[in-house]
Amino acid sequence: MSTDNVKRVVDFSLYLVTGRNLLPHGKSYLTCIEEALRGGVTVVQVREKEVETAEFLEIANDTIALCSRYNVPVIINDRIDVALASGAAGVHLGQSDMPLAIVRKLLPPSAIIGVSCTTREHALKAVEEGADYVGLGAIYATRTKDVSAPGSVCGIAGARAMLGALEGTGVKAVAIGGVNSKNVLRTLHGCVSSTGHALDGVAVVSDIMASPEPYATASCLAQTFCAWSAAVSRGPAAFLVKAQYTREGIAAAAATLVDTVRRVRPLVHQITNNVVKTQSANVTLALGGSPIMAEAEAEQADLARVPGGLLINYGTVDAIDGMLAAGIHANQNRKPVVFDPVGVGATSFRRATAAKLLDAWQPTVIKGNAAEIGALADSEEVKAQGVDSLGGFKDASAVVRSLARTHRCIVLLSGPTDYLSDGSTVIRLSNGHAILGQITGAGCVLGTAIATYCGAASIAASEPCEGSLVNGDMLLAVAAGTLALTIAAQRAAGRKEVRGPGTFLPALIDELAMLSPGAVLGTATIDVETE
Ligand SMILES: Cc1ncc(COP(=O)(O)OP(=O)(O)O)c(N)n1
Ligand SMILES: Cc1nc(C(=O)O)sc1CCOP(=O)(O)O
Repeated sequence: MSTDNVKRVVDFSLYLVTGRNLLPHGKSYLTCIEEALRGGVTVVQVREKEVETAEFLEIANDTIALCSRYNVPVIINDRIDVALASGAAGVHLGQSDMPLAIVRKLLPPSAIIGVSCTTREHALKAVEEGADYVGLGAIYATRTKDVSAPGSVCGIAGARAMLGALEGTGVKAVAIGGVNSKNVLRTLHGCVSSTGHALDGVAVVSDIMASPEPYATASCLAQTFCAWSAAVSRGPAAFLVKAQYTREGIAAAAATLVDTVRRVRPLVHQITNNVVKTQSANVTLALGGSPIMAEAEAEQADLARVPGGLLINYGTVDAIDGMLAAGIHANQNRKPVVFDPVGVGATSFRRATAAKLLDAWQPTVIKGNAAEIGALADSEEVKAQGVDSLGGFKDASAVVRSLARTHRCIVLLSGPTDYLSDGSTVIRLSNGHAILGQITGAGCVLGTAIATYCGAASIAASEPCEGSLVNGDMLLAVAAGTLALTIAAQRAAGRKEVRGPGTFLPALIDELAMLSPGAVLGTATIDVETE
């Protein structure tokens, strides 16, 4: 181990933890590591669980000799003696390994010491004890290590909480456990604290060690990290397209999107409740999209490859496996995901299901009524009655802004005035008609309209951004979808043949089909609040 007093600055962006048992047949350990180094691995941890000390030391020495040619530091898992004897850059400690304070005394001042953390308390303790970096995990289920004990998987939400505790401390953080080239962008995007503190890297074992092409896998992970960092460096709310929103600009964009939807005809994949399926498909068609209501888990990968939008409305809370798979595949294909957590505050089962879905995939938009948004925001202010809300928020703008920051997505609070935010700007839309409250599924078809517009906006986006989970300005798309539905509702309610909710519904479908950019421009009631 280097006896310098100066600690080297480590790039944690792509952290390879070794696992020789995972190597594909015919691939040698050092060949795999070298290919991974050429692909962009920036730190290597030697993790050996089943070897005697002499063999561990030999593997460590070989790994260090190879990595030094790429100027990449090597960390030793658990074993302080092996770290000292091999001259490795540092050690990685688990919660039940030797206490950090003692390890610090045993190792030279230049040693890099990392600690595994699963809870916020672990993270705070690691900071207090002077860790250089932490491994946050397990983020997802993994076959590489037994994480079946309760509390071993922290999930995206747990990692976010830990990152909040690390902000301003200088302690670096990597996410570990089930992270791979398919979910890395979603992981990086999701693991950002509500104040904007993000991961410094990702740690992977099987994705690289078991790959027949470690170079290609490491390159993909490294490039995704780079693209994401570039997107993040554009601002604290990097999940959004930073723009100065004005009333006129929003109305003009919404008007343009009316025609865009009809031109690009997005596939609007909906996993929605039984009460509103036909209605939702008709709304999609009337707007100019192409609906598909498909909920079997086995078909989600194929459907996600078709550009468009995905709506997950868990109204009757079935088809959960389909919902899990649909969102994961949509994220992998960078398709917008609109989540409508119907009645989330009504039962603990609904709350747990929402948490499970939100850990598995990243929503682009969360939409809900006051009770649903309140339940997700852990607010007691608005009570639920089944799937309906009783009352509203004193400061609705603050609620949507804060929830958007927590979940790194657009949040829409629907009601007589609709509030939507990307965590920074809040847009208030005041179109619509009271009769919407007399038909079933008015909120559900609003989700459909939003998924249709988000799908179209992502297809039509002129400036693809590789580091972002979705292309296009989703705040504008949500505003446009909301305006399309509420303005059509206003026009339908004003028709002379409409005498009540029964005659309103077909008139609404007609008005959606006839909606013109001019009607949106002339009718939209928009207010914008910037911070
Ligand atoms: C970067 C990183 N994070 C977490 C771990 C897990 O370490 P530990 O808790 O000591 O468990 P084992 O790896 O020893 O099974 C890690 N190794 N690296
Ligand atoms: C070594 C390790 N530590 C974990 C933790 O949660 O602390 S999960 C894990 C294994 C990660 O392997 P893979 O990238 O193959 O999922």
